[in-house]
Amino acid sequence: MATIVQFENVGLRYGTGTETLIDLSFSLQGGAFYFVTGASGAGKTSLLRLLYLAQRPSRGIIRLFGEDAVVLPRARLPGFRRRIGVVFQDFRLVPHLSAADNVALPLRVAGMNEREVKQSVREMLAWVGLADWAEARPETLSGGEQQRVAIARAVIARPEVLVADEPTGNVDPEMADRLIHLFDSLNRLGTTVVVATHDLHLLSRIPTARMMRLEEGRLLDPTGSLRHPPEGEA
Ligand SMILES: Nc1ncnc2c1ncn2[C@@H]1O[C@H](COP(=O)(O)OP(=O)(O)OP(=O)(O)O)[C@@H](O)[C@H]1O
Repeated sequence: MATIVQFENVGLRYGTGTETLIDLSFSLQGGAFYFVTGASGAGKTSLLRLLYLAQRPSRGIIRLFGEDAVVLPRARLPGFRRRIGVVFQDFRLVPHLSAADNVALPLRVAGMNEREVKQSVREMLAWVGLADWAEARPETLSGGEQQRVAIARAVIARPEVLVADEPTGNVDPEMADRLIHLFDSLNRLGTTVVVATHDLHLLSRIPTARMMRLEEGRLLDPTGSLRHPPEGEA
């Protein structure tokens, strides 16, 4: 597996307060599945925001897909962001667009022709089990359905990495299992998946996942495996 993300002594401070993230050094291997865990306030969301380039660190080095992401010129950010799909706890669908039009957004932004957009959206909605809900507005869908639309939107442009922040926080346990199954299927197709969660039950659903445990802004990595991937995987 290739290293696709590398953090070296990364720190993040909001305003003039103390550091929220402290000395993060780790690498993520392409094709692996990671869980980010830790108590509320430990810094999970902040870490993910650095990963999907919504936030720049206060110090340290972040390399993404082999390039220095901290000094990346603004003009190149959209190109990088397209390689990373993001899913949020609160779905963040566009309320006045149908499920199909929400899922189509990344392809339309990328300028794909309408015939291909429609075909891809149809396949994607079928994959998440919502083939019959293409024309539904988000407000008419349950939380689990909205999250499946959001997942379809996040992955329709085939990102290399999928980042999900508490994706099961607003759905019932049965739906949480279904969602994690979708992430697992994507991962098996080669997408690197990073899921932040409080839900310890989810962790057992992906036995091969690697754990990134945050405690008060520091990453616990007692075996060093996040810094130095197991032999043969570097
Ligand atoms: N934009 C911000 N400005 C100032 N402080 C912030 C900001 N975002 C987060 N923080 C602070 O940083 C710390 C870590 O927050 P973060 O949301 O990253 O943790 P978390 O582990 O995701 O928590 P939760 O599980 O409750 O979502 C908290 O003390 C929070 O108040």
